[in-house]
Amino acid sequence: MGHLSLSAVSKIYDDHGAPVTALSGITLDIADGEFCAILGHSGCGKTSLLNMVAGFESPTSGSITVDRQAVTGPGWERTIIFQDYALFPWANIRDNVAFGLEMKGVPPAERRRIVDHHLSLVGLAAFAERYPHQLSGGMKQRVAIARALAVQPRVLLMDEPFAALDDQTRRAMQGELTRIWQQEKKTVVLVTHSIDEAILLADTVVVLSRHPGRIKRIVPIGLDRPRDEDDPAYAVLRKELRALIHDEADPI
Ligand SMILES: Nc1ncnc2c1ncn2[C@@H]1O[C@H](COP(=O)(O)OP(=O)(O)OP(=O)(O)O)[C@@H](O)[C@H]1O
Repeated sequence: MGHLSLSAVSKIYDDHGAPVTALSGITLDIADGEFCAILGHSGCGKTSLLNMVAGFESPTSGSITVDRQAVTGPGWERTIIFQDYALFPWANIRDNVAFGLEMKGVPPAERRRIVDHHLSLVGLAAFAERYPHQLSGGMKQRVAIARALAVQPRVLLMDEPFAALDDQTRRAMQGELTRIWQQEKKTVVLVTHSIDEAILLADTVVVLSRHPGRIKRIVPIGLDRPRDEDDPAYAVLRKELRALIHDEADPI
């Protein structure tokens, strides 16, 4: 299960007494097992949206539910992966992945089994005893994915997870994420400003406008995976998304 629903969600920040409307009237249904990308320029409210789904922030108005249960704060059924990995530098890879399970009170033998499964899933079984500083950026992000999945969330949230990686590693990680998602079939919400990343990964791309952030268009991708950038249908989608995003660029 992992049906995520946002109903008329708005977020207004107080910037030293002046209201800043980051998001307005976001209504969105993401089905169980769907991979949804939220695409938009910097400042359109992508992170605000993800933080509200994660339960780090509350909507100013509207509601968010997972499987009809209201989101009122952080919870294990929703885990988040950040651009900067957010690994614990003092803990080895095994203990990083085990962290949530330990917090949940999962007994040690079961914990070990789950951690081993997830380290294999992300291709890091041989690195369990290493520490984060001994790993490359791509490997650190694999650890973060394993840690987020180990607690068996219903919804996996990703905030520009590959933005800090070089081009080649980013491409490899996008392929890895597709493979892992096809195996685990979680509901995923991925925030990105990359049109290609959205087309390569998602079932559905939600394009946000800005000032304030509103849903401009929901674009179903509908291409077989793994996706081929040379496919003419890919080029059509890229053109459509480019036009939608271009409209939102700040005038220079
Ligand atoms: N805590 C806050 N207080 C005041 N304004 C905020 C706060 N957080 C975000 N904002 C404003 O809300 C708007 C949306 O910000 P948000 O970070 O959600 O956008 P974003 O699309 O994720 O941007 P980026 O891609 O640059 O991370 C921006 O105008 C931002 O300045």
